[in-house]
Amino acid sequence: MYINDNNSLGLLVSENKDLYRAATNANQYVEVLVDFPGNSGLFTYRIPNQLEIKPGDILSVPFGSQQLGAIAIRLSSQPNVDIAPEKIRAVEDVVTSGFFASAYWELLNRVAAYYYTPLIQVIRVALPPGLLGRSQRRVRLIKRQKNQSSVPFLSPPAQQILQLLQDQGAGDYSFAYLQQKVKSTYRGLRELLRHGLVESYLEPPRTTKPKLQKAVILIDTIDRDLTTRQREILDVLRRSGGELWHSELLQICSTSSSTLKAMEQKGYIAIEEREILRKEQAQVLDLDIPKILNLAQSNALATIQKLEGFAEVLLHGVTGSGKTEVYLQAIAPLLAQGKSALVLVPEIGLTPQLTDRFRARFGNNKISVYHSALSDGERYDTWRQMLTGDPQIVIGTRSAVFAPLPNLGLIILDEEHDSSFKQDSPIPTYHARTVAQWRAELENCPLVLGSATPSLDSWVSVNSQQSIVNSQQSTVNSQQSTVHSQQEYLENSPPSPPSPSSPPSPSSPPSPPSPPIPQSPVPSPQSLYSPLPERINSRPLPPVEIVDMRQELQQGNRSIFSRSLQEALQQLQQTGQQGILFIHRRGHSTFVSCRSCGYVMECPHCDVSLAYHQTEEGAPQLLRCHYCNYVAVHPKNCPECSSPYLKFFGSGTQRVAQELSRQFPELKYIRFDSDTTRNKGAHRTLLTRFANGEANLLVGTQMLTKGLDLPQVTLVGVVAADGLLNLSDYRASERAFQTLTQVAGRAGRGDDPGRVIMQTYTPEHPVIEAVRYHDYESFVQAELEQRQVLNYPPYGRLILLRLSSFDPIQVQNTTSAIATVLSDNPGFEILGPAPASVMRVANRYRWQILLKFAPDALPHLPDWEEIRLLCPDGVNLTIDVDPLNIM
Ligand SMILES: Nc1ncnc2c1ncn2[C@@H]1O[C@H](COP(=O)(O)OP(=O)(O)OP(=O)(O)O)[C@@H](O)[C@H]1O
Ligand SMILES: [Zn+2]
Ligand SMILES: [Zn+2]
Repeated sequence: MYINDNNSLGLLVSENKDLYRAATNANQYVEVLVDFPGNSGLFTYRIPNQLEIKPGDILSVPFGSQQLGAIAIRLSSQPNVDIAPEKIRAVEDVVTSGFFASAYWELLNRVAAYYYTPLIQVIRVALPPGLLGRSQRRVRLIKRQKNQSSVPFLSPPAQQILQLLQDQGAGDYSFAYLQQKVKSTYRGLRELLRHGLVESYLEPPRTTKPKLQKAVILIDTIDRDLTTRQREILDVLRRSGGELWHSELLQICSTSSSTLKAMEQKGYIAIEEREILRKEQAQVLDLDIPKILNLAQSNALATIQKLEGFAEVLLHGVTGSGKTEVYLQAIAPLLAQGKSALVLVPEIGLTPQLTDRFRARFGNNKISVYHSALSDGERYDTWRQMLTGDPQIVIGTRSAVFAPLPNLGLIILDEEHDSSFKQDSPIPTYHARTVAQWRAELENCPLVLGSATPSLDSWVSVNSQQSIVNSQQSTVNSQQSTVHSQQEYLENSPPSPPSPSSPPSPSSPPSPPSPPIPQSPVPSPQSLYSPLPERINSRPLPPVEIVDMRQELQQGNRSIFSRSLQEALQQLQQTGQQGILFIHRRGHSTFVSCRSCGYVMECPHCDVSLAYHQTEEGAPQLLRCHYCNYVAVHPKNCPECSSPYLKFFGSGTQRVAQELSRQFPELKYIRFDSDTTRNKGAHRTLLTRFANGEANLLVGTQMLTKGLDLPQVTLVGVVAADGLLNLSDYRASERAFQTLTQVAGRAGRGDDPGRVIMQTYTPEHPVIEAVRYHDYESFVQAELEQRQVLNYPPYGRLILLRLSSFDPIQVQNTTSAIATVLSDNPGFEILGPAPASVMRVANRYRWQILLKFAPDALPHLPDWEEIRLLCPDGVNLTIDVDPLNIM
């Protein structure tokens, strides 16, 4: 995708003809995706003689009574529809040519095929919101040509258009307007385009208008008729590199707009509206210089830098081992080579700290942050900043895997084990790691997966290529792993997904393309293992003390804090040190029930209990549904028996916070959870306050576990590890191990040693044991054995069909019907149909079917379009490929 629009208003696309197979004359038809809500199918259009169309072009096509944006998918010599060729409508025009670079286009196609998602839905994830949908085609004068002396001979329509544009101040009209005013607009426009007098572009979505500012550009320095004053101004402009903001120049030269205007009229300067890109504003940080790497870090860096082209490196570094420093140093030389890097992180919560580190190293203007919490305008501008092709670093959450960076030199997935890289809904239900693997392959660049607790998938993926590497002795050996040649890889790599078939016509109802059988998600590239087995400065990992809460109770301690944790908290207060208190999940199990009759307050729309919420003492007591966000005021009396003993149970963040206030009134704490970090910038503010020592304790949920680097934290407390252990899902242990290890890893990262106190009712649980001894490998080995026996990922593959409907009977019947049809297909195991663990959410009843099969022996999967046909209107079917969240 190469867009050179540094100083233009919209998306102006330079043609890059080599990217696509040139259209041959035999191809008289094109199948297109139309950006129109609810239309995900392909439509066939005729290609008028004068147009040359290539896949990936953005077109404008007639659709009903409208003109819509569309994307050319593929060309054909035969109309793929059952209607008379003369009835097939013609493409109106090519709006932008070569919009998608071929590797990028292929990536989108692969995602669509693998996740059984219509291509247009994938395109919607990749493009900033509403780019196509609300875009409008416009035409404008090319400014520099304004004063051109030799105007070529033009036909009357071309002259008329030119005249209209020249008469209008900005020289810019919508195509629709020109069409109303001038006959044979197409012909005239094409002529003007050919002579380079005008350009055609897509107007940005209305909500995301570029922000403009006037700039002054030096055109001519040869003094013809300048006054002394004007001469001075010209000199200032020249010394500033020939360009300054209008306001700056006025200020520097203490001059007036009219002076500049006069100079513009004499042809010495041009005054233009320039776009200023809206980017997340960041404070200026002190520049940070590269640290001297320790041996393991140097080895890791060498491993990455030795790579040429596509390869995968698993950077397995214990918490606090300095992975980020390796990323920074791996990226630095790339920027110098004019390449860009993509850094994917799980959640916004940890981005401020990470982006600060990158900004401090590389400077603000090299870094863009891209995530869904940006405003549409910021998202749009950041996206365009990427398209400039300037070497840069994009840091973002999962959807940033589609960041349209040309010339990508490296992709990094930090905390690669984190399940927020997977999208559960809406479709495509992609995993950013899988997409990153494809992207690295297609762009031929390395992919670094970093984690202290690698996902079993990544672990198995590197180890399947080399004998299990023993992290104790492999610091140096790791680079000698099996190296597969690029050629060998290419021969083994899955064929690229063919373009979609089953084309509907503009008149017939479209059906989404039926993709081929998916290939195994993980290609087998050159996979390398690079361990960082020690913390920086050989600091020890913190000792983990396990407290058996059953014994606490037996010995008369009814507090949610064990005596050990109470002492430690007391100590914090005395020594002024800092700690983190981890609670599993916001408001988890803080249900409200009647102590007289046992009645439980439930959400009227979902089959879950309501959670108790009170933001501060004295604030209204609310009950909230965590599924649909239903809110009710806490009733005084039980709705069932009118008893006044309607109280909440459990240990959510609030409960813990209130208990802290009660037991340790002096202890200052900051709550860090999704209730307190809802506002933009809240993460940063709270963390800064904590880092500045405004509180002793940071109390929060999952958000705390990810990549926080606070050297002054010496204590980590886990209030109840059990909530994590007892989830009914095959990945529960893996997730629990990862979360607990990560949270423990926040302690003792600075000069003072750390300690971890983990409270649980099941101290004998193997996960607790593994966390206690920081023993990743034994845990993984035991866990993998179980997965293998049961044929769960990473050994088997899963596809989850999620069905939902307002009608409980209909969805259940549909699910059974689908299961029956599926059972005719040999080669996979069917689990279910079963109701989802929370059966009703926002009044929709949810059922599911899980398909399990061996990845090496791909079964003949059903034709999903036929399966979809089994769903009556009110039943929604989502196909979740490689689901992580099965409950
Ligand atoms: N070579 C080095 N010399 C000195 N300090 C270093 C070096 N490398 C990293 N550090 C510092 O060590 C600390 C921990 O590093 P970092 O946060 O990168 O670890 P990490 O492996 O990403 O940890 P986690 O996985 O727990 O988030 C940081 O404060 C970092 O600045
Ligand atoms: Zn009651
Ligand atoms: Zn609800």
